Amino acid sequence: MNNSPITSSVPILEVSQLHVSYGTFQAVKGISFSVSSGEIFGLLGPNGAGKTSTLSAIEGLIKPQSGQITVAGFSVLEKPLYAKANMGVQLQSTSFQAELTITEIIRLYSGIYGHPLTTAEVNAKLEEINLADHSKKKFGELSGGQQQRVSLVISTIHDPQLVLLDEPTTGLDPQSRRQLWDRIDTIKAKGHAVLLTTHSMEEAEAVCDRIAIVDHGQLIAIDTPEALIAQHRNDPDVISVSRRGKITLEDVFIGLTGRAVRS
Ligand SMILES: Nc1ncnc2c1ncn2[C@@H]1O[C@H](COP(=O)(O)OP(=O)(O)OP(=O)(O)O)[C@@H](O)[C@H]1O
Repeated sequence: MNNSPITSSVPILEVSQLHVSYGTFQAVKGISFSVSSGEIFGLLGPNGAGKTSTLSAIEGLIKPQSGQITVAGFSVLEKPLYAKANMGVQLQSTSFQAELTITEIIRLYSGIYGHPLTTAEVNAKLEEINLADHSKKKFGELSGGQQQRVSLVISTIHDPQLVLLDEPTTGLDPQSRRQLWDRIDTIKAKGHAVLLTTHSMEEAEAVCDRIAIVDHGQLIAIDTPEALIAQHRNDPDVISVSRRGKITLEDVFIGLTGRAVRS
């Protein structure tokens, strides 16, 4: 799925020397990377590495201590409305009103995003995510995976150039996960960019064109999954954690970040 070439190298997202602190605790310590048009970029890291903090700074939810972030050329700090108009964020299911039907929710958010949808367009969106039969169900009555599908469709209503997905497939069954990967590929095919976080190395290998591994708030590796495996396949730390003789991305990840479970 990640074999197609990156068609263009126009940077949609640029993060430069990002520092995020909570009080005196430094969660992100000078992270820099860019994501290009038509690229699916994965941010990987152990629990507490600083992935969500990085995403939150890009989304403008937290103010970085220092650093620059631009989305489609607009500074998130100086032109937040322009930057936000060019990004789609998959909201957590708890962000939605459980008592509204999914039709009402999609209609509501399409208005909020400034792209009001007609009834036919809302129905088409529900068809797309195989929930047309549930159009009158309340959001709170959907399963976790169904709620996640609604959330993704809402995040892309305004056809943003950058889509941010924080662990988008957690809790999804294999069918729903494949469907979400297909939807991510569709976003890529339009020349848009996707930044996602995941703890699934299988997902990173299957979906991402490039990945960055973050640990203790710092970026410790960045490349294509294939190149990372090739670069580290002979590292003793990587070989020592490999389980079946074949070096995987997970072996490289654990080799680079260590076996210790994070607090
Ligand atoms: N609001 C906050 N106040 C204080 N510390 C915070 C806050 N949010 C995050 N942190 C801390 O910052 C660090 C980075 O957290 P962050 O949520 O960015 O990690 P993550 O890589 O997304 O982890 P996970 O994989 O567990 O979701 C952690 O040590 C966390 O405890």
